[in-house]
Amino acid sequence: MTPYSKDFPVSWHELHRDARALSWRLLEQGPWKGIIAITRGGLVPAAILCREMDIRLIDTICVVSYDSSEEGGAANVQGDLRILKGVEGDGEGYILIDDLVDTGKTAREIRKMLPKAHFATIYAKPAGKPLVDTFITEVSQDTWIRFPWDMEYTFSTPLADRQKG
Ligand SMILES: O=P(O)(O)OC[C@H]1O[C@H](OP(=O)(O)OP(=O)(O)O)[C@H](O)[C@@H]1O
Ligand SMILES: O=c1[nH]c(=O)c2nc[nH]c2[nH]1
Ligand SMILES: [Mg+2]
Repeated sequence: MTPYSKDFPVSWHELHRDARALSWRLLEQGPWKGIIAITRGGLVPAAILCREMDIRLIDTICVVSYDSSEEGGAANVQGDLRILKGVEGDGEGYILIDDLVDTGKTAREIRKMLPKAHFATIYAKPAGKPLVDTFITEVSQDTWIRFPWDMEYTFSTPLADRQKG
């Protein structure tokens, strides 16, 4: 059973608008030394932020959600995350960007690694919201956000026909 009963599709246009709104909010709180994107979801927001905020120093923290049933994979595991590439230092003066916080699992582990970074996301759900310093849009915990890079144009069944099924 999935805990998600609602869909929240986001177009490229909406994502661009929301990422620009986040840039405005973050500009007011600068100056910043650079941006650290949490892969992979943080990469597109990071590209928009660095353009709007005239930031040239972009780094990545590369993570994969860790399945503890995976064989032989104990190296570089922090909580539920496998760290493929970290970042030196405590994050002071840096924006740490991800596309969203949901349960807060990813944010919690990365905040331990970079406790002084300013954690920003475009979208936040209630469980993850307390871990974020700046975000733009809140959606309910039972909503699944659909990002434009995960979607393609396809035929949409008319609502009346869906009811027949
Ligand atoms: O708050 P949480 O419950 O941890 O969920 C949020 C994380 O989940 C998604 O990443 P995902 O692990 O799906 O990987 P991806 O960014 O590589 O697509 C999203 O980009 C966040 O990083
Ligand atoms: O595309 C996504 N949408 C979501 O709502 C979500 N929550 C965790 N990970 C997610 N990925
Ligand atoms: Mg992610």
